[in-house]
Amino acid sequence: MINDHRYIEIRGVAQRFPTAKGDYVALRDIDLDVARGEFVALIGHSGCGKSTLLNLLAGLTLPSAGTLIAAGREIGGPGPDRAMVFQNHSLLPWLTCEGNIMLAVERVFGAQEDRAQLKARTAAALEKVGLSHAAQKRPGEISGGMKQRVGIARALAIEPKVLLMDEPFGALDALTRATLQDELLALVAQTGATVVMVTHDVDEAVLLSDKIVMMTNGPAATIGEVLAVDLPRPRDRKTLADDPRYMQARKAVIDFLYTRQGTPARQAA
Ligand SMILES: Nc1ncnc2c1ncn2[C@@H]1O[C@H](COP(=O)(O)OP(=O)(O)OP(=O)(O)O)[C@@H](O)[C@H]1O
Repeated sequence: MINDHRYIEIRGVAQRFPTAKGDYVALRDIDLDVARGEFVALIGHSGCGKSTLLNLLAGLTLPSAGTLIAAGREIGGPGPDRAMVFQNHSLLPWLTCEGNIMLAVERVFGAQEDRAQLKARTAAALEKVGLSHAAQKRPGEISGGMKQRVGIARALAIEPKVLLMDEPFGALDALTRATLQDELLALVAQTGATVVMVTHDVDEAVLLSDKIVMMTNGPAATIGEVLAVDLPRPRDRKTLADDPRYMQARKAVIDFLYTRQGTPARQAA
């Protein structure tokens, strides 16, 4: 049965990787619930295991211990109920924007829909991210921001229950990044998607999230604290900049990251 309050349920998850020097414990004792329609940011210092946790949710890897459940089913591998957006867009360079999205759409809906329906889904996804005009262009012919938009369109086109994003805007300049954050806010409001997003950016986490999951430093990283971001939606970055609740949330994350966790380098010293 699907529980909306525990749409994603992570229980007692640990992840170890075999290395030449023995097992490396990347994650331990991860317990987390994500409600349906919730936007969760994972934040923490480099190497603390954010991508490792996202890969577990994507089903790209399986945990060494514990269980992960999404929409009532244990995650045992990748599936169309969960779509991933990567930092480096991961588009196929020889296909057009339309072709890249169509490939994913065909894989998920190809068995039950005809070509016209698949094309209509692809066109709708491109339109959602404002890229109808670039449908016939190849990734090498468009900007970094546009490539990330295509990646987001491709993920949304398969109508996933859960959208997983691994630093989707990390490689973009500040202005493009802000534009894409605003677009993502609007898309998430429109689709009611459940999102788990890895980010290094405190402002991005506060602007977008309902909940910020702050991770301790590795090795054997775990969840240090979960901050509920109590800001009304729709959110507008200009108004929020002066909102004391925004400042407070921002300060809480910065305190966690830089005072309580320090930097990994400083801890090691
Ligand atoms: N396949 C693997 N084999 C061995 N160690 C691994 C493997 N994958 C990840 N690790 C280690 O696990 C730890 C967590 O890695 P992960 O990529 O999840 O961190 P992260 O928080 O996403 O880092 P960043 O913010 O720099 O992207 C790191 O120390 C990394 O070296």
